[in-house]
Amino acid sequence: MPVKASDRKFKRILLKLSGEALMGAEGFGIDPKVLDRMALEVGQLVGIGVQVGLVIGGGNLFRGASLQKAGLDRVTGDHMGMLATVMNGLAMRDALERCNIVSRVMSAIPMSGVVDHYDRRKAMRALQRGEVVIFSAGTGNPFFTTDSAACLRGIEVDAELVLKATKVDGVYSADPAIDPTATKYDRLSYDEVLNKKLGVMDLTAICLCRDHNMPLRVFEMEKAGALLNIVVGGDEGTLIEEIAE
Ligand SMILES: Nc1ncnc2c1ncn2[C@@H]1O[C@H](COP(=O)(O)OP(=O)(O)O)[C@@H](O)[C@H]1O
Ligand SMILES: O=c1ccn([C@@H]2O[C@H](COP(=O)(O)OP(=O)(O)O)[C@@H](O)[C@H]2O)c(=O)[nH]1
Repeated sequence: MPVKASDRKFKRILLKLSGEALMGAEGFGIDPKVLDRMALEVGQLVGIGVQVGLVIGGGNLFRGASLQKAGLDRVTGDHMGMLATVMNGLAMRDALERCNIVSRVMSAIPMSGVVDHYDRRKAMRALQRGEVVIFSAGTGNPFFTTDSAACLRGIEVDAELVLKATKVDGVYSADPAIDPTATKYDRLSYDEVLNKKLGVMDLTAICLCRDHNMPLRVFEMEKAGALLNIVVGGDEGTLIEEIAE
């Protein structure tokens, strides 16, 4: 049965897409097939009236920490990483527009003539109109990640849920890419993630969500239909939220 607007459990979400996932089977760059599939999935949400904010990583192009290992200055590397997220944002806007989904890119770093400068009130009004808002350039500051940017923007624009779409299907007791015996959690408190140092998301992002009581769901980006299932209340991946003692 087709999903209807009345099935919707969330009105406004912030979706974080990892940059690495955008490169698909390639070792670098952007795979247009992945972009198109994500655009279609986002379009399904828009179709049932969900307001969608997007944060896209830059790991498919540049990461400050890796550039530092290669000999670059860390802050310069982080600036390059943030610019990479703007490029991914432009590519995603293009894919959304090809699906007739109205969208705009905002950047935490002013880039006149290319994208809008981030303005919370303008972003909120665009979301209310049903436009997909792509928040790029992370937080605008070095030493942060786009996971933190996603949580920050999610809290700022009053999203009801932050969704992290990633390569794994949830949060595990250890990195499942390294430890095949790791077991998956369905639900975790912020403090459990912090105390057990579960590495799926950086701890700054988790702290921010904990301090502002923002629920977070980690799910598998490649699983078709997972995103739509989540916004109608489905139980995909792992939910991180406040759990009463
Ligand atoms: N406890 C854990 N549970 C799940 N994934 C974990 C855990 N610890 C580390 N990871 C790793 O975190 C990665 C997900 O983070 P993500 O930000 O999407 O990737 P990246 O940092 O490469 O952009 C997964 O690929 C997984 O291997
Ligand atoms: O607020 C931010 C967000 C990102 N970055 C830089 O941009 C890179 C790409 O972002 P991220 O690693 O979070 O991308 P993802 O892992 O999601 O692809 C990071 O490595 C950092 O170098 C930054 O300096 N500040």
